[in-house]
Amino acid sequence: MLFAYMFVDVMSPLQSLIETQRGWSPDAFGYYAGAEYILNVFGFLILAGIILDKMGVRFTGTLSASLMVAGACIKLYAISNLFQGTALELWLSSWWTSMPGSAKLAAFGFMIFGCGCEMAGITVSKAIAKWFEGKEMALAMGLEMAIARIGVFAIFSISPRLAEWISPQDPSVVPPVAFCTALLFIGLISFMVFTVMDKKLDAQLGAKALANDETAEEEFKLSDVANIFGSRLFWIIAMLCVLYYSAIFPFQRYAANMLQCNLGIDATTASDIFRWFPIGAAVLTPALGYFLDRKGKGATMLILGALLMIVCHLTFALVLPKYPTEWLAFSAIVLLGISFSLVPAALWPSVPKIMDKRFLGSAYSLIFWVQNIGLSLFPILIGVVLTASNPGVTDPMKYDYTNPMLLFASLGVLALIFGLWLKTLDAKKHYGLELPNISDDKEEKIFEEEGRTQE
Ligand SMILES: NCCCC[C@H](N)C(=O)NCC(=O)O
Repeated sequence: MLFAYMFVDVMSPLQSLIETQRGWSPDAFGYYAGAEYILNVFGFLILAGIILDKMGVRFTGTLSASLMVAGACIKLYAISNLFQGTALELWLSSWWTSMPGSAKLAAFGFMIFGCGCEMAGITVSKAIAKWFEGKEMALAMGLEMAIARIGVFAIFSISPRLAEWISPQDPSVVPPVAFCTALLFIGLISFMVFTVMDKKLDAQLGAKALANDETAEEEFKLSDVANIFGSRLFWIIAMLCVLYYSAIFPFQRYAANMLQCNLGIDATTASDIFRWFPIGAAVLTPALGYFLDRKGKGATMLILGALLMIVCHLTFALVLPKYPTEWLAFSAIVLLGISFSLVPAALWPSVPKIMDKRFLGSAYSLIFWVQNIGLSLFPILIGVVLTASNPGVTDPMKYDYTNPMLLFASLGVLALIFGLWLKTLDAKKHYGLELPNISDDKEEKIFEEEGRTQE
């Protein structure tokens, strides 16, 4: 997941460079960014859930990592000089001319990659559930997300520097994308090593018992989909998820350019400010997972996270253009990082509390599916709003980001409403969203199992 998240954002700090180098307008960049989720939205993610439940973690993980490598190679070719001037490039550039041929092929590669990435996401969640069953699952999920966030931090630091690495006078998007493609290949090999370990775990647990468990509890059935879609709680969680994440991941794509435009700084300085967003989340998410395991307050964390996000996006929309200082941008970025720890740390471990255990695998895959609809549409919408709000602006350093940022803030307001609704329902119906995952006697048991005594 570390390398996957690095690949997702490798181009984010290079928006102005790809615009100058390959002629991608903001909406072409938006279409390219949204492409990651298109095939998932058109049903691949549901299929991925079926494949995962039928074929298991090892097969699905290897397949998803291979898809990521294949998609990355296509994207690398699309943005490289090798592709320029080929018959395919000329043909792709000849229709829908506002989207250059390189952007179309890169978007296609990103679609394949996106299938692998989301499939890997549900596979990793299932693998964590398997490896940490009855233990500190929220902490384990928090650590997994923290590692992914470190990837985003790393790529925002490395990408602009790699772009200038070969030729500082003539930077190029190719070295950073090539670097991340190589990392994905290493990721595939790492997953193959994990499959050997996972086989050993199965042998220890008794493969037969495990297989029976999986079939009994997690097999994807069409009737489960109907049950999940009929659940009001599923929709509240899914809406909160799609609204919140649509104001985070698409924002991440435009953040560096937004900071450049507001502060008049170069891409490297903008990335150096923005990279504290994922690193803040990386530090705090496992800590909050630990807190949630022991103290609870999941619904409150969701509300607080949405509130912080609204404050930050409003700051970027209304305050930063008037007071363009790096410390203000930095403070808002750090605050957004705190928000991005609160919501994921509380959201994903809350799902098992409100969904029947039998539906859990399908529930995660369907929440990802709803989320992917937002993640595919919002980068496009933001690109369109940005272009429409800046008629005649051709310099990628001169965009006015007020309207896109207000749109992100309004998503936060809607997410907050769903968070409040969830907390109210929880107070009435006692789903246990505010309760800890590990009760005192469970905790004692873990300590006993580990051969320690609790004071
Ligand atoms: N491709 C990056 C987006 C990942 C979306 C994924 N479905 C997800 O929600 N992951 C959990 C997280 O908090 O990153």
